[in-house]
Amino acid sequence: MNASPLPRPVPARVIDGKAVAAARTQALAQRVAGFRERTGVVPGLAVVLVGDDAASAIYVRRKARQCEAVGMRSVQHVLPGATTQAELLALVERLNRDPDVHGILVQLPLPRPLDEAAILAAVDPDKDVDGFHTMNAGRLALGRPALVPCTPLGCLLLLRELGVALRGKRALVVGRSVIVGRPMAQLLLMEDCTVTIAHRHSQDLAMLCREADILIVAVGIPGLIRGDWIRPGAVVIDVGINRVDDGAGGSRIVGDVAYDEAAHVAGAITPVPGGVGPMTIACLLENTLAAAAAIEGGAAA
Ligand SMILES: NC(=O)C1=CN([C@@H]2O[C@H](COP(=O)(O)OP(=O)(O)OC[C@H]3O[C@@H](n4cnc5c(N)ncnc54)[C@H](OP(=O)(O)O)[C@@H]3O)[C@@H](O)[C@H]2O)C=CC1
Ligand SMILES: Nc1nc(=O)c2c([nH]1)NC[C@@H]1CN(c3ccc(C(=O)N[C@@H](CCC(=O)O)C(=O)O)cc3)C=[N+]21
Repeated sequence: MNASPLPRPVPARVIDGKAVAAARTQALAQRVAGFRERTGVVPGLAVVLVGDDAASAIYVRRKARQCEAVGMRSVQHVLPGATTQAELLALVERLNRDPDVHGILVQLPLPRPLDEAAILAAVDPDKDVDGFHTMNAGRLALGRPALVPCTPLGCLLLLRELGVALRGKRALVVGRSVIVGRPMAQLLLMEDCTVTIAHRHSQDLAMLCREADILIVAVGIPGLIRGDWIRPGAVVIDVGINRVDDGAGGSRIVGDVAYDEAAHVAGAITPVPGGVGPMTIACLLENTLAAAAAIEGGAAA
């Protein structure tokens, strides 16, 4: 017998989000310099952090540092965990009126009992660099996007970077949050993908995954998506950020996809860390320049 050999699994292309983000950030610094020269305006981002969550504090500092590195101004407002709704609203309204502030980001989740939806609704839609305001979510849903949420935008830019044609492809978005899943689905629809959205109640998630040419996972469960759920050659974008025990008394960050399994089946895959996360921050900075340009009436390019 002379059985033909099974095709050897080809290792997936690893999508280096960190490198793509770094290149975009470098290009952005040039654009910011040009904008400052033309308008005399320094784009300003205000980041609001309520409470003392250590991970959020590190992340907010990272944003501020990168903001300054590209020549924009960044102001941080760190409020105590016991801040009231009225106090937080008053700060947002002050930032809405502040001509030096072009972008406002209220770090989520907010501690209880603060009303997240009411706070997000209070942000001036023109300064809403997270793209979470109803006005911006609505514009995106109508296919006329203005400020687009940073994480899904970062995922789309990574797909574009790969150079794969999106038109007509079957895309599955696992997760339907306002921050990631829903806007991600809207963006893929605008790219002419055939979009499916899965969530907690979806039946036979494995089968849905196996049909997807493009698989975007934003759930928050480490290793939820197994290697044999992935369509051979599919593009896998792992948004999940989960801190897990590293078995040596410490911890490490992993995504929602069982990476080692998936990397033998997928055509391309984002690592965690170093995939979507850095793109989120790069897009936040780009949104801030875009907001400043729209407010000041100058071109962002
Ligand atoms: N890399 C980055 O830049 C960012 C990473 N993240 C990370 O992405 C992940 C998701 O974040 P976020 O969208 O804010 O999370 P949310 O908790 O807001 O949403 C999670 C979604 O996953 C769905 N879900 C939960 N369990 C299952 C399941 N077993 N099967 C299918 N779907 C399920 C939920 O469904 P239902 O709606 O039915 O409850 C929900 O829609 C987290 O790990 C987060 O840390 C988030 C933002 C940015
Ligand atoms: N208003 C608001 N807007 C947000 O965009 C927002 C938010 N609130 N709350 C929290 C989530 C989470 N999020 C991340 C952004 C970057 C990384 C990131 O840079 N990750 C790196 C480092 C990971 C690590 O080592 O900690 C990486 O994946 O390589 C992660 C997570 C934005 N969020």
